[in-house]
Amino acid sequence: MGSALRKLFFINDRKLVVLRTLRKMTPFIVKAAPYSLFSLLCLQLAAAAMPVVQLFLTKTLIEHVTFLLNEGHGISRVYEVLALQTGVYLVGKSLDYIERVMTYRVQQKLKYQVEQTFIEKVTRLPLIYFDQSGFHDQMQRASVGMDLRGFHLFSLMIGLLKNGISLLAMIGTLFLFHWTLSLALLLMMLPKMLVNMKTGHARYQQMQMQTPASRKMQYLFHLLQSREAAKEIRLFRLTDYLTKRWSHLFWQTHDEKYKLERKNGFYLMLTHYGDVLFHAAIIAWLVWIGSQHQLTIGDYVALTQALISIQPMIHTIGENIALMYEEALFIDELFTYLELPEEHHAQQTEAFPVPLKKGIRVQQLSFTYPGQEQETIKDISFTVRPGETIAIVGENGSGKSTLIKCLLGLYQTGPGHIFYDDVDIAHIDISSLRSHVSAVFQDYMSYYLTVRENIGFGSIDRMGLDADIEAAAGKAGIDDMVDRFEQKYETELGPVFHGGQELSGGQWQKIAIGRAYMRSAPVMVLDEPTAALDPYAEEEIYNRFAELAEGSTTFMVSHRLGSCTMADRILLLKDGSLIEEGTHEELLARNGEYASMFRLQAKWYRSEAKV
Ligand SMILES: Nc1ncnc2c1ncn2[C@@H]1O[C@H](COP(=O)(O)OP(=O)(O)OP(=O)(O)O)[C@@H](O)[C@H]1O
Repeated sequence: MGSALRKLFFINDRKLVVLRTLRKMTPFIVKAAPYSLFSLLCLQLAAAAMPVVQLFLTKTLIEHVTFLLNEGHGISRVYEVLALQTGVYLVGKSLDYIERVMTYRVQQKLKYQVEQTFIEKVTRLPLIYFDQSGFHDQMQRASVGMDLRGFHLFSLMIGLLKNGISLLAMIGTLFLFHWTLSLALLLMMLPKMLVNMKTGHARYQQMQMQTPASRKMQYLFHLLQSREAAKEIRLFRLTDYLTKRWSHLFWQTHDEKYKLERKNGFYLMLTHYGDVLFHAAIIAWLVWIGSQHQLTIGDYVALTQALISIQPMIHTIGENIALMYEEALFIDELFTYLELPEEHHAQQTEAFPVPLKKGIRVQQLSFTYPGQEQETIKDISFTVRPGETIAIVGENGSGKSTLIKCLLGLYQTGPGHIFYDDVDIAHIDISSLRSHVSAVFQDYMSYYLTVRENIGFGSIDRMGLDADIEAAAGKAGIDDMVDRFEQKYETELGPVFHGGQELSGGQWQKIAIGRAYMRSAPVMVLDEPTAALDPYAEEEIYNRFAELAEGSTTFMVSHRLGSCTMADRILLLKDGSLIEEGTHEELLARNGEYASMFRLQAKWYRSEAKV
């Protein structure tokens, strides 16, 4: 629509939201259920003709009955019309049934289509998004718009079409009787529509404002039921405190909603008053012209029936237009989310260089988390030869895990560069990069699925290969444990689902190590890989470290500085800067920060030895 036309009709971008979302939603709906949707449309159009046909048959029936009562014959015509009316009624009910069943199926298909797109999208978004509250708010709003709103928008539109056709036919009939009647009925629609549109917009604005509070409320609700928090909640007796916080947010948001609905309800009630008064006025007018002998009894009954059936039609049309607007505002949030820029960039076209010949070069790398003023990684430079094992150490919060995520390409860095051989990580194709790195994260995942899946996720293509799964389990030292399970690698893990086998923290960590070893990646990252392991398991992992790290360039983050002795080189971070770099012996000889941290830890082992 041209801007002059828009100005003329006072249409701003916000008001075009219905058209915009309909345009974007159409491919989803067409893809989900093209034939069913077309059939639904035809059914609705057929149903639209029903009220006018019924009106005509009622009028005919009354006239035949009047004739029969006055003249004493013509009963067969009455029965014919009655039979026809019953037939039309039965057809109408059958169409209702078919429409309900088809609607249900189309809804399911569309829900699947939208949810599938939603989850596919989330996996293509950069990891950094998940560190921003604004993204979680957007995701929450998108999920509000996700449910069945897309379908509702379309069914509202079809409903509008259906009711619009019926209404036009009715108004045409009334127009034949008196034009003022049809004009008045059209005007009746306006207040309800405006009130409903205002309500829809107010609800949407409220949802936007309340998103952070609603998310916090949901978080607390989930926390109170979660298995992970159950121990501490009981031990520290947090139930009352957390329940109070949840309850405060619940009533804060629900009181606001209540106020809004009370106000909306009041204005809607005023429009209903208007309807009732208008209806009474028209009946009074019909009675008056009836008293002037300008109406037959058939006309009178048909007109009052038309009025009775037009009222809900007008009500529904006004409501549908307003609801379409409300639904569109919510769906718009879903599309804002679906249009978020993804991880893949046009310049990321190069393949990961395998095998690494020159190694990894980190050049003046810096990284700042969104919304933070201070850099977390500050101007770091170092090089790693292919096959080297590098230990990254430093105090809590010094930036070790952040650096690891930059090296894995999970965060886009800047300024500075990371080169794999001579290829800038920023130019490496994401899937090529992902398939050549492997990691055990500090906060590794415990999947409540089978052992096979837990390990096989490390290389999904080889999940079905028993030999590979068993080899990875062997490297992680869990093969004996799995052999003791009745269902071996098909054992479900985690007690949350029926028959699930719970593991200890260390056993879960070994499973995560097994997952990392499923792929023979040229770059391997172990972020606190043995934090939960007992001394025997830790010893076993480190004893076999050379074998496990063979062929890979390995980065290992550990607070147990004893384990750094097996690294080729050590990087010491402090407040995001690289302050020391060298072999264990070199750093001890330098007598700097690393040496003092190492001696501090060694002291505890010496005093134990004295006992
Ligand atoms: N998502 C985030 N958004 C903002 N700041 C973050 C985020 N994640 C980490 N930080 C901050 O970055 C700094 C470095 O965190 P990082 O996790 O890299 O430290 P670390 O050296 O691995 O610590 P630890 O030894 O405790 O595991 C910390 O000050 C932390 O608060």
